[in-house]
Amino acid sequence: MSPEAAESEQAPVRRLQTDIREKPQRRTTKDEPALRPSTLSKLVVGIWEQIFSSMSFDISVVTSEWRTTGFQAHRTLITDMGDDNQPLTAVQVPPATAPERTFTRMNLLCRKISQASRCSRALEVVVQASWIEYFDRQVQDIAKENPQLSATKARMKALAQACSEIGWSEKEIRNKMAIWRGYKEIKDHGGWVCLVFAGMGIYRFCKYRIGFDPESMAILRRMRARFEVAADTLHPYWRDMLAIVGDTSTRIYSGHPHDWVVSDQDDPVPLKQTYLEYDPQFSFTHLDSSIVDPYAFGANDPRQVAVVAQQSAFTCSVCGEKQSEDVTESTCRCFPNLFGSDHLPMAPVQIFRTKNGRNNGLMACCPFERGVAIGEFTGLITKGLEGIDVMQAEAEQRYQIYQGREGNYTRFVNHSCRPNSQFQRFVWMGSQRIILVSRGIEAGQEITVDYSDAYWRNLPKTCLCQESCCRFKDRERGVQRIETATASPAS
Ligand SMILES: C[S@@+](CC[C@H](N)C(=O)[O-])C[C@H]1O[C@@H](n2cnc3c(N)ncnc32)[C@H](O)[C@@H]1O
Repeated sequence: MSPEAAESEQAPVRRLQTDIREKPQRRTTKDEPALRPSTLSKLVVGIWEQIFSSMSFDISVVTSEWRTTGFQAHRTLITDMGDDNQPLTAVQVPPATAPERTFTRMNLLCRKISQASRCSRALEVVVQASWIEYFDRQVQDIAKENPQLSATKARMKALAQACSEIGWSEKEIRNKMAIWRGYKEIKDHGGWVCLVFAGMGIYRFCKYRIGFDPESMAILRRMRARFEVAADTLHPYWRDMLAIVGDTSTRIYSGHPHDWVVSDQDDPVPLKQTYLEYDPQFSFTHLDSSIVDPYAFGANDPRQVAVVAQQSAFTCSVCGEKQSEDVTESTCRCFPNLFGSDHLPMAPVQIFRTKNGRNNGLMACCPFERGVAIGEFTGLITKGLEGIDVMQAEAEQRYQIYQGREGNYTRFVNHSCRPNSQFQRFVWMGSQRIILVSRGIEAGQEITVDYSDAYWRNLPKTCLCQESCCRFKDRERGVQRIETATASPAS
């Protein structure tokens, strides 16, 4: 019997509860940031932001952009603006249509052009880092062929060749080389992934070289696999860009970004592998939204609440503004990254291996300002479960959200007696949702909530949050005894 099942036979239900306090109001955090507040931190956050953005890092976008550079006349514009599967092609401007349609076309054009220019920028940096390698090799070859030349002279000779072939002055090339050498160093430690997703931040980091030291390079070396997990799973074709410098590396990590558990010391491991020891049948399906258990509620969704609704529009009970699935209609800005125009394909978080026996946890890759939603607590909407972890909730009727077999990354949030986030109830268009809301989280910090006294009362374990204010580190004897007997892992 798995420890989880053994636990369920003995233990009463452990309920996660939403926080009754108000949504945390925004203010700056005083917590110690996990990454130093230097330019390296900015570079790293910039890389995460691009990896988790909705930008497409697909070489076909760039090649189509090159096709558009041959504009003939000012009346030439770009077609296929409304179709992501079509390459950009330069043709005559089509006749003007209705203003809304024109604005939509311009929005789509803007998106395509930004994607194309980010891909071009990524290619540029990749080529420039690679150029340094070729330059160094050329200097060596010249020195070998001309043993009478000093190292400086061999360098000067290679530089002169570059000036004449590229068509830039020596000063220009020297200035650029200093920055390009920085790109190469970053690539040598953090991998190509850093260059492809760094955006403009990498130029500033290499130009001003603040915090550009062995310690920073060691941080990048440790983060490389984490970047690659996210990049490979969210942008499966990003490595195609490397073909431009003859690199043929292929995708290493497939599946869902949260099918991988990352760590600073070890290679990423499949999520399933981290639970097999406790539950050989472990499986987890990643959900974008909750599923209502038909055996528990039939066709009814127990999250429905009586709200003021006019046709398809709802009034937010928090801000009093209009809620609508149409982002141009909706004026509720309570959680725009979940229910609005700021919606991202994936929250910038990763599942990581904790170092002190709590199995896995959830890590913030980017900062989450106080009051911002990290994600919705999704899972199976059901009732009547006993002895296992469930979120207890109540709208017009009581229900539970069970994340044992399906759900999202909120399932991996550990408890802390000094948490940096909390669960909050929120009604979106007449349906109650449980939202994980930040109290101010820095990039690189573990995301934690307070599971509540009621949860810990029934958990036969000692709290490992390591906070000085920890309420459950010295559990009474009975609890400690159960812990030894079941040796239960994370549920
Ligand atoms: C919802 S899960 C959180 C993710 C879990 N760590 C995992 O790897 O699946 C809750 C379980 O994590 C473990 N856990 C969470 N916070 C903890 C803490 N502060 N101290 C000890 N164990 C903790 C307990 O086993 C708990 O039952």
